[in-house]
Amino acid sequence: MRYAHEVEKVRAAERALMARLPEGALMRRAAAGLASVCAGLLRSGRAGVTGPGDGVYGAEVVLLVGSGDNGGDALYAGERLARRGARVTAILAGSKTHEGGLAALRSAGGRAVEAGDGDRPVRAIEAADLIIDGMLGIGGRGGLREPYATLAGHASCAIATLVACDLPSGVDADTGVVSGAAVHADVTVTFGTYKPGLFVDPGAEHAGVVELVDIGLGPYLSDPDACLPQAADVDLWTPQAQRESNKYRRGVPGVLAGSETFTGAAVLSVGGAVRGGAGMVRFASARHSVELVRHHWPEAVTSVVEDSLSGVGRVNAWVAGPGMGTDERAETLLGEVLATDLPVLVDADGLTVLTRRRDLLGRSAPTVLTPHAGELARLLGTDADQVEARRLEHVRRAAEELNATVLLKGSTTVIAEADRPVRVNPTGTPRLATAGSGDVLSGLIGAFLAGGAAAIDAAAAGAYLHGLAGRLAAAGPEPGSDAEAPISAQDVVDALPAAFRTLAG
Ligand SMILES: NC(=O)C1=CN([C@@H]2O[C@H](COP(=O)(O)OP(=O)(O)OC[C@H]3O[C@@H](n4cnc5c(N)ncnc54)[C@H](OP(=O)(O)O)[C@@H]3O)[C@@H](O)[C@H]2O)[C@@H](O)CC1
Ligand SMILES: Nc1ncnc2c1ncn2[C@@H]1O[C@H](COP(=O)(O)OP(=O)(O)O)[C@@H](O)[C@H]1O
Ligand SMILES: [K+]
Repeated sequence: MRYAHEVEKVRAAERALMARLPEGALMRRAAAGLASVCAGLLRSGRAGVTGPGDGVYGAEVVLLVGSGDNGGDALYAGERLARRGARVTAILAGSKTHEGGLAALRSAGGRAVEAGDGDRPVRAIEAADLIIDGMLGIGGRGGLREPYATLAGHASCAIATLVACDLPSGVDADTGVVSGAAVHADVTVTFGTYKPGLFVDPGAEHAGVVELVDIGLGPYLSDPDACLPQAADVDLWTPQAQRESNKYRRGVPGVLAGSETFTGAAVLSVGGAVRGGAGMVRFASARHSVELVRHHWPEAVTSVVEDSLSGVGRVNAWVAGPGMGTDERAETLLGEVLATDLPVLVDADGLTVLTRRRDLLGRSAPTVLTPHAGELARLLGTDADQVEARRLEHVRRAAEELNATVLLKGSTTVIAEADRPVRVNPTGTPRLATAGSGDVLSGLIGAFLAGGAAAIDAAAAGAYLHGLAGRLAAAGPEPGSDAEAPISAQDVVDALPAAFRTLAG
């Protein structure tokens, strides 16, 4: 797991640690880590001069320097690279400049130009092998002001490798929100702990590859605000088939989905549950959906239901909602499911029903809601643009207000439960934005709930494997190829076994 802390907690930890260290020691640690990553990039030939030598000697390095300590870090890192023979130019963009850092750079042979000094800054950026963005770090607020915005644009278009110091300038550290121009980095070197904005789009997408430099903050940091699960975590959360397993012990999800009119969602949701490792899947729906599910998934045990689930048989968890309609019948059946003391996942039409029947969520068993931005907006009485713009804030609010584990789908899937750090899904691809792929996710999480996983673990594992399956389906079987193809929701179902197999590796 990777853990992230909001700015306030980083500042508190920094104060506690600084009280024990000589003046400037923390900045020098950060700068040393930053310089070391940059030297590695230059050495590997990913940036700058190739051929004999260490890649640093003779490399053109440009520093974009803001008025705060982020600029200080960049200047001290520039000093280190200059001492190893790099030609370092600092572009001073702030209303003031970190004096110690600038003096150190100059003493190592580096030079400085003002951001407003004609076309010199642009020429330096165009000639650079590597650029360090030291304009704004955790002190950044709102959209980038000038000249930062223009410099961010030039640097992001340059051929040089662009390394962000702590955070890409223009990305909000706590939320990942970008308002206007922002640095689009290849690599971000972040200090002490990850920041939530590096996990969540659009911030995550601006950060590129993120490297964490340990500066000793660890013991002083309080609880994390967000975390990014890794394969090993997902492997722990997914129920394993044991030697003594049988189909009932592995967990039986019940899927209440589809209707006379809508059948596809039911087939896909059952597909997610079957491929998610359920011992057996029970499926309850209207006759037409039942016929189709039997045809596609003969493994499922099906029941035609009208207005009661009494004949369905025992299940360990329910998935309710995809394609089930929003009429009175749907409301009655959803009410019956939520009245049980079993874990229940509600998706799609089920969420629409909940917008008028919030009272159904007054239960003590685990509930998982899997809305996209539009569905969450309706549940919270706001609009989808607001949710999209501030995903972390809204998913946290939903978890508090709706008494549920809430998984908000979209460009970065985020999962919240009251009093816990938000889990951010690191896998996924925009190619998953295809009709029915959300239905697959609902069945997959339902299989994990039925297998006994805690609600937040089931949701995080489901999002991870679903995202990975989407990527694998889009990439196809050619190893190492960057080529991708559009995918259907059924392709995601079919790629789930391959996604599970990566967990063991
Ligand atoms: N914490 C730690 O553990 C460690 C922290 N370290 C480093 O310190 C960094 C934080 O430094 P920091 O506090 O000086 O803030 P920083 O990001 O440089 O910017 C502040 C300046 O930006 C300005 N400004 C704000 N918004 C703006 C905008 N939109 N557009 C334009 N300008 C804007 C604002 O000006 P104002 O609005 O006040 O006029 C203010 O003057 C941190 O990210 C890390 O790199 C490491 O050295 C060691 C360990
Ligand atoms: N831009 C995107 N990047 C990555 N994943 C996305 C993006 N847009 C949507 N998704 C994913 O695609 C799936 C779509 O689900 P959903 O909105 O419920 O559609 P449907 O109801 O048609 O299945 C979700 O898993 C969501 O996270
Ligand atoms: K920065």
